[in-house]
Amino acid sequence: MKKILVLHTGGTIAMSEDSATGAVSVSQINPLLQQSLVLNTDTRLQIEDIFYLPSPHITPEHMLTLKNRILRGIKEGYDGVVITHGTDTLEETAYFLDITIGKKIPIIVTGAMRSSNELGADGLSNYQSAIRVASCEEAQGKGTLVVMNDEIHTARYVTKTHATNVATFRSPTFGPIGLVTKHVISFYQQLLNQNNLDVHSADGVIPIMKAYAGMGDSLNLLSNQPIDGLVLEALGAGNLPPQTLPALEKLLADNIPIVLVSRCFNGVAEGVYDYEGGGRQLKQKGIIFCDSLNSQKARIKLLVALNAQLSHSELKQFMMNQS
Ligand SMILES: NC(=O)C[C@H](N)C(=O)O
Repeated sequence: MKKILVLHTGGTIAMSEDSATGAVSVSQINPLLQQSLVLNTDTRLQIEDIFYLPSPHITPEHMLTLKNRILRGIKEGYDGVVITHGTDTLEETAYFLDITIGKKIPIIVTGAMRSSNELGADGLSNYQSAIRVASCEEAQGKGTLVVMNDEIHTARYVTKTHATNVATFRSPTFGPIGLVTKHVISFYQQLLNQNNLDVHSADGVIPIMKAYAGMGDSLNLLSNQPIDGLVLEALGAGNLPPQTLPALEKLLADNIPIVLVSRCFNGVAEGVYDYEGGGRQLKQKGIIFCDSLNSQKARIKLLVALNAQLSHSELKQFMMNQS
């Protein structure tokens, strides 16, 4: 028999729609607690309503609370964990759990794009699929996965790509690693090894700045507030307008880690171009290229690295490693 720890955190999956106004909001009681699932009788669920929040209200503090509950759950002997979560920041929570807990236990994160009483509500079926994946042998050793719309994605690569469509979660460049069908759970890709790093805090000011044509010296705005790190969503293969350089050089001189990803939906950033602001020169200046993460996940990774008190060279190594 599989013992699964279910942690509900809120989000649309736990909300309902007011049929008169169309407004979607949290209901008195989490609707997932009132609906019945079709499950293998060999699965026992321990269900906890750990938060009841829309996911834009989720912070790294909440992620830390989830992580600590899961680590306790491992000691309590659970075989897997299912987390229901709002979809807006689901990928950040999933990635945080992936890099802090690693592959100790399957952690399956799911949500819904339509609230519980809307036509075509997807919550219950996503929830059921997540429990099936958490209970299956093949999910062991794969870390945190996101199960939505019959697909299985890694926490590392998955991202929300559509504001409202139920097929919103995608893994650009790499694709899903598995499928949930009526009778089976199938995995089709082998995963990279990854480094994980447990932390006991998740503090720090780490803004994300997106590059755009004509951004000029707008990074100077950062000089008004002390920051602990910076994530840049650079252009193309990892380039920036030259007017951004003085602000970046000042931050580097102050030993503030600057991590760069591409703002492109597919592909990875690398130091190729040797012109002012080109990726090759940015890399030579000490900007850390973070391979194949999007900016919101690079930010979570940098937050974890800073809270683990890594030295500058360890931090660089950790950020550049494919985990
Ligand atoms: N579909 C959703 O769950 C979106 C909602 N705004 C949330 O993230 O809580």
